[in-house]
Amino acid sequence: QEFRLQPTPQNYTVQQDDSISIPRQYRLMAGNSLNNGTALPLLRSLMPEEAPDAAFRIYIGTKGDKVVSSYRKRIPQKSEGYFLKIEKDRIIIAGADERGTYYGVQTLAQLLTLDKLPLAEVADYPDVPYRGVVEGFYGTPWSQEDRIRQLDFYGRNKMNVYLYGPKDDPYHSTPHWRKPYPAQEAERLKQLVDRARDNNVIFYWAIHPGQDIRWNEEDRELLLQKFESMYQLGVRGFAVFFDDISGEGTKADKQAELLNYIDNHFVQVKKDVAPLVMCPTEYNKSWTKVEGGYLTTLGEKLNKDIQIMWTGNRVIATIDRPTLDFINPLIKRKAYIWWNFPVSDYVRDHLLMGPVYGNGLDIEDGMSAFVSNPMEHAEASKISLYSVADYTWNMEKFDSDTSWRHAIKDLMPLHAEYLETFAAHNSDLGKNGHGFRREESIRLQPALSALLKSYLEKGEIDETAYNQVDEECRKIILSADMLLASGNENRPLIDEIRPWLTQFKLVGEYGKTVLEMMRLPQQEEAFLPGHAHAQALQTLMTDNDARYPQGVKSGSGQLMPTFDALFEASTKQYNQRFHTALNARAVYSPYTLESNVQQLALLPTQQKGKEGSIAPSNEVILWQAGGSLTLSMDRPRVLATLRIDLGTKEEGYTHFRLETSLDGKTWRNANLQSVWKGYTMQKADVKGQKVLKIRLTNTSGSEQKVYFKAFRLTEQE
Ligand SMILES: CC(=O)N[C@H]1c2[nH]c(C(=O)Nc3ccccc3)c[n+]2[C@H](CO)[C@@H](O)[C@@H]1O
Repeated sequence: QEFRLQPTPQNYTVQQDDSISIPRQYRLMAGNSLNNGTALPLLRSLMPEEAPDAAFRIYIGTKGDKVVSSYRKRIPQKSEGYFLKIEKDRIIIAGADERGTYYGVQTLAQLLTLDKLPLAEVADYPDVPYRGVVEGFYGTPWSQEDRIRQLDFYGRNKMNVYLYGPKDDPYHSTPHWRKPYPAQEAERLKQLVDRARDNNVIFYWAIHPGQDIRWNEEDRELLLQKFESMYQLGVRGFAVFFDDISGEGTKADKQAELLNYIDNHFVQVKKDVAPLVMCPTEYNKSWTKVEGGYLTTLGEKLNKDIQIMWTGNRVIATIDRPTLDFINPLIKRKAYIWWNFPVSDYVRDHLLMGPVYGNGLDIEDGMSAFVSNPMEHAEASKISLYSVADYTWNMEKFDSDTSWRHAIKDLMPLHAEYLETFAAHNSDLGKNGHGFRREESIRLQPALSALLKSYLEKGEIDETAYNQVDEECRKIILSADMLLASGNENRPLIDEIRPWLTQFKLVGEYGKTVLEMMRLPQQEEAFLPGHAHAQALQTLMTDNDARYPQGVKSGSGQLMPTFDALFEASTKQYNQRFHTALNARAVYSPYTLESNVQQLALLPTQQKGKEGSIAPSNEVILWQAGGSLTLSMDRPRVLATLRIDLGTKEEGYTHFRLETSLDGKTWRNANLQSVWKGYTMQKADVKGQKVLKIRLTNTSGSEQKVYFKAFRLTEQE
């Protein structure tokens, strides 16, 4: 792949037929404005040979510095803008501000990887003011080493913010948000703050107090003391997250009062602290009722420099102009976008390694920030983060696929082709409670479809498609092995994705085995070993990692559904030809879900031993009047327990009717009662009942907003 600057500069011209050797020595002419910054240390780390009498010169400064005054008019008049020019006997790096100068040096760093320096001019600046990452996911927080590597990555990719807010850090959230960090953890955070500064990244520390905050002076002062303790560690950016809470903490006027107090008595007093950021409780459109006044209250009452986060039209959504046209007028400022991608804490058995796409390319003027909430797999997240950096710096020139391919090369240059094969087939999320999906196996889709269509409809093999799929299976197996054996090129990445690489190889072997089966359904003896091997591979793919109940998923969007369908079709052909009863079901689940409630219909069902369940949703379910959910069994089964949790107390369940049926025609009511007092889980009196179907209907006559937290049954032994 050809050389490209990352992120794509706004303006970049090169004299095609000329270049210079990288100067071994140079005389540095630096402006005083850089004395306490990070641009000069970075330059010196790249070009260590300063020599006062050297002929070659480097002029570096910001627009007020005399050393670059003759280039002042070339500096883009934009925050973090810079002008970089490489001439035969000099290099000029002139920034609109210190961070802009630093970015000019980062661009020079990329050019220095070439054999010779091009005679180039770069006039560059970012589209979106704040660009970066919010470590805001549920699950295992990143390690110290993860975060150090991330901060260096942000510096190289011109991302300027990192918000620390891992949901499972007890000192970020309930129960210990009021307490200072223990000394060892405080020291680690200080190291991160220092590393962030080295990379010209604003380190925001976020607090998540809403689940148990009391709106009184004591908690307000405890929160400020916590912020002060973080300030003493060097933190110069602060955020308050009110997402995913219930009860008292959700009140907009109280939230606004607290945040304004923090702004007036802490942020404005300190003078060297970035604008305060908050995540509202109603942080996406599907959860907000404008007439309820929550967002307008924040928009009217919050100090104007306080930033308000927004995830889009849903919890997980791409961002476009209508998204911003909805929220910005309500909050009376440009939204600070919290983009929930590539976060995978709600589909932890999947990796999201595909391209960043779907966000508007014309919305740079409608947001104050765009920060990505990543996976708990820090290195694997870099594929998306590289493209988020590219997208937010220069939206107009963003090309999703080009950026994705370069992101992969940046992550593993020596194994890029193998990592690209892996990433191409590990991008979709599978069915999930947010209904958010991604394209997968894009280049192979036509061959997969042609192969399946020809075989299912005519019992014939489309040889061209067959050979393409067979060749891809070979590449899959090879890529998995090459990446597993890739040594130290990017060991942290391989350590993160190893379960999926192992699974990926099995997917490739399964595909080859099924392809061979397709040739044999007319050969009575020869078919059987292939069928047995395919079943063995199915077993290995289902139960492959204790951390994931149904095993990690790979190729779940296109490859596995196609291979499973071909397995079933060839086995059915064999059974018909030889009057046998070989198992033709590739993916066996005794439970199927049907629902006319749009957010429920997508939920997957799961079986583990005697327990059956519908996966919980991460969304607030808008359950329309008369809407119902039906769980059907493959045969009548005797129930031991049935537990349901809609996140509502007793009275909420009076809006619903629970029924069971043995034939799908006649139904009988089942009563619900609390499992534990004060909790929202309910149990049904179905013990010993033989049922074929279970149905839950909203009989209240109006829409009900509920949380679909659990729907679990167990069968009698
Ligand atoms: C602002 C935000 O997205 N907050 C959290 C969040 N919240 C949700 C919800 O769906 N929350 C929810 C759903 C139903 C009922 C209450 C809360 C998803 N996410 C993200 C993705 O899982 C998660 O990483 C994040 O920490």
